Amino acid sequence: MRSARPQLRLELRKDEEIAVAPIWHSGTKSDGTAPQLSAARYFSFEELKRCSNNFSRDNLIGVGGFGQVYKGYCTNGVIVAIKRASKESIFFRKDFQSEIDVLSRVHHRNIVRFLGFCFEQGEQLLVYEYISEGTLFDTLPGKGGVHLDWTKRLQIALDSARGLAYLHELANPPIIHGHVKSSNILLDKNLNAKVISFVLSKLVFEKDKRHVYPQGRGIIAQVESEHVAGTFGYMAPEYKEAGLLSDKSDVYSYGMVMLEVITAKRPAGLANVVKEAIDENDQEYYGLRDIIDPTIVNQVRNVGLRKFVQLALKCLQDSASDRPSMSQIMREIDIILQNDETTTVIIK
Ligand SMILES: Nc1ncnc2c1ncn2[C@@H]1O[C@H](COP(=O)(O)OP(=O)(O)OP(=O)(O)O)[C@@H](O)[C@H]1O
Repeated sequence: MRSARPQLRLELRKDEEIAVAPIWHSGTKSDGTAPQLSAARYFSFEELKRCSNNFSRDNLIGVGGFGQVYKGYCTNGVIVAIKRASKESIFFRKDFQSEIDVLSRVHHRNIVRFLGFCFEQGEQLLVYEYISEGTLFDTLPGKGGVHLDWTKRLQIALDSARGLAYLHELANPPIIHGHVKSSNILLDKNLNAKVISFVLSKLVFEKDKRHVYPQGRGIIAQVESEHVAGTFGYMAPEYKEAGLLSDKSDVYSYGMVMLEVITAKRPAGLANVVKEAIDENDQEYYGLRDIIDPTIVNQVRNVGLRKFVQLALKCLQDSASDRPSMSQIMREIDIILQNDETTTVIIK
């Protein structure tokens, strides 16, 4: 049976903030608990149990802040990643329904596709397309035998920037990822990058958080101190210190990913190491010869390298307002990539 289509309601509030909220219809399931939303499918708990071999250890592919992630084989041959919320997690939500609503409206080729959900028997589960080649974090040091050359790294950086720019500037409502890091960027079989894990982190529309997104000034959310959580090395100073989360705090974390892309080093302390090593007079390596990942050191092109590092450091500025927007970053990386490809062709 086709599920009922949600009707969209457009509310214009006093502060000019626009929110589009679907009206949920009671489910077609016999227990009447499952809301239906056209873009996302409802999976029964039994079905997810079956396709993950009863959430077996063999199917476990990861553990995150939300809970455990299992690989699942659907009867129609589709392979999925099933995120099963742990009840102790702060991400186990009362407002699960409204978050699914947002998730099901996010469609971008650089964001992992959300396929559906389940909440039944006290469980909360989210189902995504399965991305086969693992995380950027694991791939950069060469784990799993995949070598990422410099051009591929630029493409991955561009893909991830596109995904994040979409969340910030095109998704409705705008979404702050809140947890940008190289382990939240997955690579598919063609090594295209897809961003994961923004869900249930810090969606700006959450009622219990103050939020404003004035025109032209980006989006910002205040997170209560007990909910400030992140990975060391990636957290913007204003988020770490004051719980202020914004599109620009995502930009900060992204800048750190850019430095990882070039060095294949872990983020803690990396920005200072790079800043101290920079040598403006070194036309070739910008002073970074010993810091660049040795597997790409012969591939990086001087101008591209310099511009890429400068862009990363702009993202990592202490003052959020001095950081570029994700779409500016996207454009700059695109130019670096195009110039890099032109140079490569000439050299060949
Ligand atoms: N769609 C997916 N396809 C393949 N593997 C996935 C998928 N989603 C998650 N994973 C794997 O599961 C791991 C944990 O994912 P998850 O998004 O829950 O955690 P996280 O990013 O570490 O944590 P957090 O929720 O704190 O951001 C990932 O690092 C990845 O290895």
